[in-house]
Amino acid sequence: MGMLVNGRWSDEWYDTASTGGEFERERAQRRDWVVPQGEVDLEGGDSWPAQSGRYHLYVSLACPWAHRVLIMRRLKGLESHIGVSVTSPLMLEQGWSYDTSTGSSGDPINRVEFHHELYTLDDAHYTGRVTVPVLWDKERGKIVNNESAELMRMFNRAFDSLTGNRLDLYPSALAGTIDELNARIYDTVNNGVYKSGFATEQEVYARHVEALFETLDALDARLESRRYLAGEYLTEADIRLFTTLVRFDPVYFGHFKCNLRRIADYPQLAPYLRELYQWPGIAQTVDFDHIKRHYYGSHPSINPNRIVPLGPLLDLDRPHGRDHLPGRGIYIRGDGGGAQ
Ligand SMILES: N[C@@H](CCC(=O)N[C@@H](CS)C(=O)NCC(=O)O)C(=O)O
Repeated sequence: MGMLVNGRWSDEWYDTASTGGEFERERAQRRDWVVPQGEVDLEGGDSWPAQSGRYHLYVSLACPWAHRVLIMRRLKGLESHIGVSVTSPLMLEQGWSYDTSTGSSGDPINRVEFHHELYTLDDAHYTGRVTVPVLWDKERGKIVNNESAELMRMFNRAFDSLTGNRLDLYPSALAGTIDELNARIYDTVNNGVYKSGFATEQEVYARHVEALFETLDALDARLESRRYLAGEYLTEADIRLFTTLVRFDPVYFGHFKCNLRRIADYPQLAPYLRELYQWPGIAQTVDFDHIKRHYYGSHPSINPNRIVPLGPLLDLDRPHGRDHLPGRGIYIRGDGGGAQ
């Protein structure tokens, strides 16, 4: 685990000593957009046309941020238009790697051994963290964007005229609600588990765990009368919560000490998690082997012996029993009806 400094790899962990024991996530640095063909801004040079086969996604199957983009790629029918390279689950001294002997798919596009090489291909003097996911432009040999929240939005719309897929996980009528949900869930849940698990001061850890469970309790209450977070439609807010919930009991509860309650103990969150897991296409994006080997194997400061626990036993295929709540599937752009 490390970062690039002026294009050179430096093996260093997050410096929590300088931040009072806090883990602080760096802002993603590559923020160009892929847009529908006719909407390219020729002046700005920071938007690129949606084209089949032009872009390639670099992910870890363990990473919740990359996972949410993979789910969008699946739901939006983009698998034959955007290829994927999967890292090894182990993030060691050189960071993410494409070591096929430990579970990576390898990288057929740039043939890099380490993920940081993509960043120096993009900019030989790159300084910053080297993260997944990355969307790569094969035509220009450049990173388009390495912020999963934005990649989700691009995939939701930019390629629709190529795929004919009109599913809309960010319908404009629900945008305000979704943005509000995302803001709280990002801070206290998605990033909250990391802020808890990587804290190096007791008080910092306790503060983040309390905020995390306050939000989980509130979401559980919200889901008692609502099928999905924003109501009757499944939206990106659900996908963003899902990738943390599905890792919670097997990883965050123990490894990150987020252990006031398990997701399995929540009357609403537990069946809600099962419903999302059983959503057509979603279970196929979940890889518990990569998830567990990554976390337990890549953070020697919290699990020095790298032992991967065998449990807990999960039963995400059990019926979810949420059909009594009104649900309309995913919104279809243009005619306002449910899809699945
Ligand atoms: N803002 C980024 C964060 C991505 C991120 O932090 N990914 C983690 C893996 S779960 C990573 O690659 N970390 C490496 C590091 O921080 O050095 C996004 O959401 O796309």
